[in-house]
Amino acid sequence: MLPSNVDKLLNHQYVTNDPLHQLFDAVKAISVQGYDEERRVIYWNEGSTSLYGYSKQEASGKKLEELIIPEPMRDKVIAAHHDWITKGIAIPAAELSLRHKNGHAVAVFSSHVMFINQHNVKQMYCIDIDLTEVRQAQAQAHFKEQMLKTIFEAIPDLFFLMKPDGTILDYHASNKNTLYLPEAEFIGKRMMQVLPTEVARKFQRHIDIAKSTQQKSIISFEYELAMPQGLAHFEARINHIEKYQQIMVIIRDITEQHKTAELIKHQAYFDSLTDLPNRFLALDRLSQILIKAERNNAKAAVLFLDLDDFKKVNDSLGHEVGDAILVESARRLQQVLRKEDTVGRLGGDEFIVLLKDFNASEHILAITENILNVFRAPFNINGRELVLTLSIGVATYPNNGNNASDLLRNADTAMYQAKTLGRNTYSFFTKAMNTQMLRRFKVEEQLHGALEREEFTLHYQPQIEVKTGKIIGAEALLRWHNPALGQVTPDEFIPIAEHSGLIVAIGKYVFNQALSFLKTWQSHTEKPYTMAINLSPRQFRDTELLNLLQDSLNKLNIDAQQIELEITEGLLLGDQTHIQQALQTINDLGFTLAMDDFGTGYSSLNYLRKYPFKTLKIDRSFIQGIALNTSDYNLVKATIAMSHSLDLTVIAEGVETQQQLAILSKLGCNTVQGYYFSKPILAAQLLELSTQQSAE
Ligand SMILES: Nc1nc2c(ncn2[C@@H]2O[C@H](COP(=O)(O)O[C@H]3[C@@H](O)[C@H](n4cnc5c(=O)[nH]c(N)nc54)O[C@@H]3COP(=O)(O)O)[C@@H](O)[C@H]2O)c(=O)[nH]1
Repeated sequence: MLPSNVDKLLNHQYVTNDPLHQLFDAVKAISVQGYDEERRVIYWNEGSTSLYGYSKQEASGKKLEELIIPEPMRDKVIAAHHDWITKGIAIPAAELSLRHKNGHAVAVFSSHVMFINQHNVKQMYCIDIDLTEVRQAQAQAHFKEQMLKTIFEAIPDLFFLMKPDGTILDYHASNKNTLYLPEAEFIGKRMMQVLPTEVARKFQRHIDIAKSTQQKSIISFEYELAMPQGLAHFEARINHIEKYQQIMVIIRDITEQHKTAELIKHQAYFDSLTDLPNRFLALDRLSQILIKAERNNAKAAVLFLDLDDFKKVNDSLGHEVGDAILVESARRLQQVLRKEDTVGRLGGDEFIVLLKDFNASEHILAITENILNVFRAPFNINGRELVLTLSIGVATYPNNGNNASDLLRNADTAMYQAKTLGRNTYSFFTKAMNTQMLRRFKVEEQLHGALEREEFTLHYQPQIEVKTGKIIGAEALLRWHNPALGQVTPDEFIPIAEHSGLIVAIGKYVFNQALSFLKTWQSHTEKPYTMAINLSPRQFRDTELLNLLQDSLNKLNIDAQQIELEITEGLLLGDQTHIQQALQTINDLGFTLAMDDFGTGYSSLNYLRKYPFKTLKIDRSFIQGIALNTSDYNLVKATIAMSHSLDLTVIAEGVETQQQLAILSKLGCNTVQGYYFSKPILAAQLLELSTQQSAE
């Protein structure tokens, strides 16, 4: 049942707009409310119920301000309505925040009309459109705008909005310094007007592709621009915003990535120490040169360069000095060559030079001579003057090979030949060298596993005391018989074993064998014989060497003084600390240190003074000459006198004649060894020989 006053109001004499009400009743999405002069509800359609929550019955007769006007607005609304009724001042349409039955705010766009009915009574109609969704959409749009703004500010990329013809409409740049031009100069302009022609063309080409492509994929490309801070590299990504016929271009500064990529590429192709092309690039260039040479019927040459004694310098003076020498060598090589020639570093102390378009071998000769010449000047490293020469091997196209690897191998072979010719020289590849190189490969191949196959034996050469003519010791000398190669001399296989590192294991074998024979020899004869053993420089790089020496002593109970360790001067070059320490430890353990081959190297008295040597061994090349020429005689005489003044025992090797022995005896030489007494012999033979001698 409706309350009687409501019923009365709904049938009120004011309600005369029936046709209009029928229309409003049909419109459910819009709220239409009618009010009398006292602002009491006289009409309330379904749209009002759904917008404000009051049913028609609940609303009818209630005052506008009691229903949907929030408290703070009430007086204003009442006053405005009053003004309209009394003074005819219309209430303008406005966006308002009104109130739902539940109390929550309702956003509406409210329009108002005033009717005067046939009874001359004023009726106000309010037509309210729900703005909730509009507000939500606005809030959403605002949020998205803020989000985009934040993203644009956070991303260093540039965003350009363009027309398909390349006219720049808008942009976003978090850092305006990244812009090629100030904003005023490009907005509204076409790219052709603001960018360098080449770059603008590139843009337009890719925009056209983006427009024409069926797929929605992003088109990207790279370009570069001269910026005030230098050449910059960019990546542009183009996206076609089809619906709006616009193009979005996102530009990223990739200068740093570009630099990194360039650096990585450089590191892959260039040597990090000297900045020369590395092996990979140099061989690639050689292949290119050969392709062209074949096409043009031209010649080419490969020069294989290796610094003489670099390993010694590196090991003795340290890697910093070695590096400085390599850098300076690279500089000198570049300085002496033409721009069109390539110089590269193959690794270690090996360099390569590629020559093209030359007419005659004289041209190569001139270049090799220039290279050797430029190395004559001493290297000044950390205030120290060092003379370093090099050996050069030459192989030419087409005579010595028609591909990069053959030419490189043959130039390497020729370089080895230059080394054997005495270093600091060059050598052109010949077929005979090839044979030598093949032999070297074969020897190295067979050396691997020779120990395990028990192909080595030790021979011992007796050492004789000059004063008594009696055997006082022996030198252990290695012999190698290989089934494929036959007898191979130590002069041939020791350097190869050194080079390949196999000498470490072989040296251990020699040491163990020699010591165990010495033990047998001493116990059979009950004589304090000594044993001389050769130690090569590579063995000193083996951290196990000192342990090996110590363990052998402990195991065999031999007096260390009876073991003479022979080293050559090369080991001492440069006063390397770890060599110094090793020699000192060897001395502290009680071993006798002997300087071998004295006279053939630097013959430095300083080394004799500085290191704990007890014996000096004069090289056999001088002994051969003592009876023949005064210079050898004088040298041997001076060496013996000097050694004695330093308290060193002198041993002369390679004594082959009675005359040589007599001279050495006269000069006061302490010990001799040589074919005059005995060739190196097997252990059993030495045992027999010494037993015989003791019996005499
Ligand atoms: N690191 C090691 N080096 C070794 C070892 N065994 C040998 N070698 C070194 O090889 C080089 C050549 O040695 P080899 O062919 O054995 O020659 C030695 C003697 O046979 C030879 N000799 C001795 N007396 C005479 C002679 O009267 N005439 C003559 N023409 N030759 C003679 O001299 C070599 C002695 O060499 P060394 O005293 O060491 O200088 C040689 O350099 C050996 O050191 C090894 O186990 N480890």
